[in-house]
Amino acid sequence: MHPPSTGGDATPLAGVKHVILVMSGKGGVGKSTVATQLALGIRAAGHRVGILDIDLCGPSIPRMLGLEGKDVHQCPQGWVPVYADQQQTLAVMSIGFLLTDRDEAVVWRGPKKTAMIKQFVTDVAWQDVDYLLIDTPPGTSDEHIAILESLRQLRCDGAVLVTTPQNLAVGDVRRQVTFCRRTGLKVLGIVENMSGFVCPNCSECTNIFSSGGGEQLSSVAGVPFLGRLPLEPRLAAALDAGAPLTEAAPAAGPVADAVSEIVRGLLQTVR
Ligand SMILES: Nc1ncnc2c1ncn2[C@@H]1O[C@H](COP(=O)(O)OP(=O)(O)OP(=O)(O)O)[C@@H](O)[C@H]1O
Ligand code: SF4
Repeated sequence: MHPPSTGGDATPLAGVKHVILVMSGKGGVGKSTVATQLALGIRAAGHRVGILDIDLCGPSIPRMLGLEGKDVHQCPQGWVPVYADQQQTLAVMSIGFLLTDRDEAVVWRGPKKTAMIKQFVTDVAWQDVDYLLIDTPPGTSDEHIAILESLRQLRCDGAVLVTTPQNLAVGDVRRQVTFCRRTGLKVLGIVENMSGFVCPNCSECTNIFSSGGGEQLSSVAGVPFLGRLPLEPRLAAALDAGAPLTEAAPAAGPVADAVSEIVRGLLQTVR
């Protein structure tokens, strides 16, 4: 790993207006995909966006945005995030930029993870970020406690919870809602991912799992339902390959429609 920062001398998150956590009850439901799509959708709505990837054991944001192998630099205020575009409207910070060995963070114990996350909150020199999305690991772990403790004195608008339509995943989100209530974290809404499959030939969207679980949970739990993101094989291929932003953020089609609806609802809540 790169040498630790000497510590930023600015107020933590000074350049950030809004902070949104992206959480999921279990792994593999597409939390990082949703975080990426939310970031690209909010950017398309004309805002400057940051993504802080605190999934220390499985950082996937650099790969999804084609930024693998990029380096972060130091400035007097701390770490300079990596920009995904020339206009510098999408800034990214991830453990993936700091580790020389990708497996290193996997063996870290709780206190080392906590220290790293605190450093991420205090030492990144975000510049004019309207919305900072924090991609968290699945479940409720050391990383969640650490980020909430670090943000307590600062500001956090709340959390977006990601689920898939099956009952099992929805049950995990129910536990996430309880976690948010206990820790005083506002639930901004639920996103149901992989909700229907977009046919690569005709773009028809067909439900393959039972559907509506996320919506039912949101009404039972009294939290907003932000929308559904379909399973789109071209999106998976683009994100897995680290394709250019134009492919990671389709301009039209079922994914584009879903993302703009979800973002519209989210930005009405957080402004
Ligand atoms: N809506 C979608 N359309 C197509 N592929 C998707 C979609 N959502 C997720 N995927 C694919 O599923 C896989 C897992 O997604 P992702 O890494 O976002 O999940 P995660 O919940 O963040 O995982 P982890 O638990 O490892 O943090 C990836 O290969 C991703 O491309
Ligand atoms: S029309 Fe139906 S079967 Fe034909 S390509 Fe589209 S989804 Fe597949």
